[in-house]
Amino acid sequence: MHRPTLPIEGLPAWAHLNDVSFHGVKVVNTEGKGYGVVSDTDLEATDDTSDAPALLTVPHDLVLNAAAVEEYAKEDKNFRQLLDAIGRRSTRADVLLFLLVQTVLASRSGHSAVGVSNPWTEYLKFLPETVLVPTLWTEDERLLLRGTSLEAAVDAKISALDAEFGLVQEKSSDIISWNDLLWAEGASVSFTDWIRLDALYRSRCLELPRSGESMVPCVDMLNHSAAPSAYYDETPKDEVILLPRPGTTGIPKGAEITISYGADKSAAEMLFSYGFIDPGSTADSLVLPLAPFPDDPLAKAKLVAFGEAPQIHVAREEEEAGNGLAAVRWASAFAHLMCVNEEDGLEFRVLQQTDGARQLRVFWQEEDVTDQAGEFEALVQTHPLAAVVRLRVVTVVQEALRAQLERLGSAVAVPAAAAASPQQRREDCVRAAMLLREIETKLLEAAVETLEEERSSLLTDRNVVAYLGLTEAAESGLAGDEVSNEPDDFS
Ligand SMILES: C[S@@+](CC[C@H](N)C(=O)[O-])C[C@H]1O[C@@H](n2cnc3c(N)ncnc32)[C@H](O)[C@@H]1O
Repeated sequence: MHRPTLPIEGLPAWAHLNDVSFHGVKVVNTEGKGYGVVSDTDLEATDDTSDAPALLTVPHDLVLNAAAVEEYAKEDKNFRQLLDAIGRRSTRADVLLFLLVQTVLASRSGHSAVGVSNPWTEYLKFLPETVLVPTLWTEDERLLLRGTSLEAAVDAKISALDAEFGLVQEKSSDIISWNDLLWAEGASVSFTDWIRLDALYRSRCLELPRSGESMVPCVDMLNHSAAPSAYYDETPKDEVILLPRPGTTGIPKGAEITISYGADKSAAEMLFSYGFIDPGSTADSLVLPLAPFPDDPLAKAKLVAFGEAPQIHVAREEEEAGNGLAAVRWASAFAHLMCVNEEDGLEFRVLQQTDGARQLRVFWQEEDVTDQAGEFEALVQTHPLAAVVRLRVVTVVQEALRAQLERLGSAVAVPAAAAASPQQRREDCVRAAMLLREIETKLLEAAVETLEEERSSLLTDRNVVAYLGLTEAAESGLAGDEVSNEPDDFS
């Protein structure tokens, strides 16, 4: 689908028409970051921003979120039909549907029997054509993510977008007027268009203190910085305003005004959502998927009872002032459930309820812990073999992180050697992927080391030594005189 664009020089006229006011700031093209907001005059330093004039004020009726889409549906009965058929699953899904319709309307101005134009129809024309988030990277560029925490996440996202697009296509095709507009008249909307809209939403939505997850025109022109000079807020009238940060030491004319997209986002999250990594302001953390043991007969029941995607979280703590040491923490609630079995006191029972429905219940040491399936780390604490279970968990997590490191290490050369046409990889994608690889390699190495320290310490624990001794004796008894020196298989 061709999305018409307008030069950014036209934005002040659109803003004037829609009661958006700029106060000493303007939107311009910035070096390497697309559009950005710069000061149009010397802005004075201020400690108290409560009486400072807002740099930007956006009326509430321009804020785009689930409530706004619902309002729009009241004015447009055709859109309401579409929203009834597909919408109301999440704010994101509703806004994406709205954006799809508005984009199609913008590309077919005046030729459609359905859809009502509104300020967003025109505003969308000011937005950049693409964002460098990995869902929009070429397959060749995505090879650069192999071994990073984004490898599985991006694949999963593309599959989810595919399913979502299929649903939109199927449900809207049943409505003749929408079938004509979206698919039949030149069959213009493609899967890539849907990925683009998702990327546009992800990279431009923000969390408003009162209105929640929303898109806000013009405020979405602000770039991110580790040392932001401004922040957004909502007034009692629900207008969205941009204010200088308290303590900002004046903003000279021409300087870029920035906000923070969130200080606790990891490099992978920044790349995934915004298409760039600012090493100065990313949390040193990552999240990896964790697969249950393939030969565990309880694996399926454990997954169902856990109820979430099993993961390992790794994060470097803030450096303690002065000592130069930043410890690495890890956590995996599923690994603790994964590492207990029937002989430890875990049991699954399928209970029939009074209405005939069957329900899976989890028992630990004869106690029903169905609601605590994610809390086995704590539940196991009082078990006589707590240290043994912990050793299994530490071993499992360490193995998973080692395997990831190996993939990360061996994959570095793969894309460069295997690429048929490396020159087609965009420089920004290569730079971001390499930075992510470097950040995640360092973090994984530190985590493996931390786990090794805990493992060594657990191997000297009295209960662990006794347990391993018994296991070894049992094994050597079964295997005749052979003595095993490999007490490390705790799976
Ligand atoms: C909310 S929009 C900001 C306006 C955007 N620059 C534009 O052209 O419309 C977010 C996008 O801006 C870009 N961006 C923001 N901050 C950046 C930064 N510090 N470095 C590089 N790109 C940045 C990224 O492409 C991001 O997805």
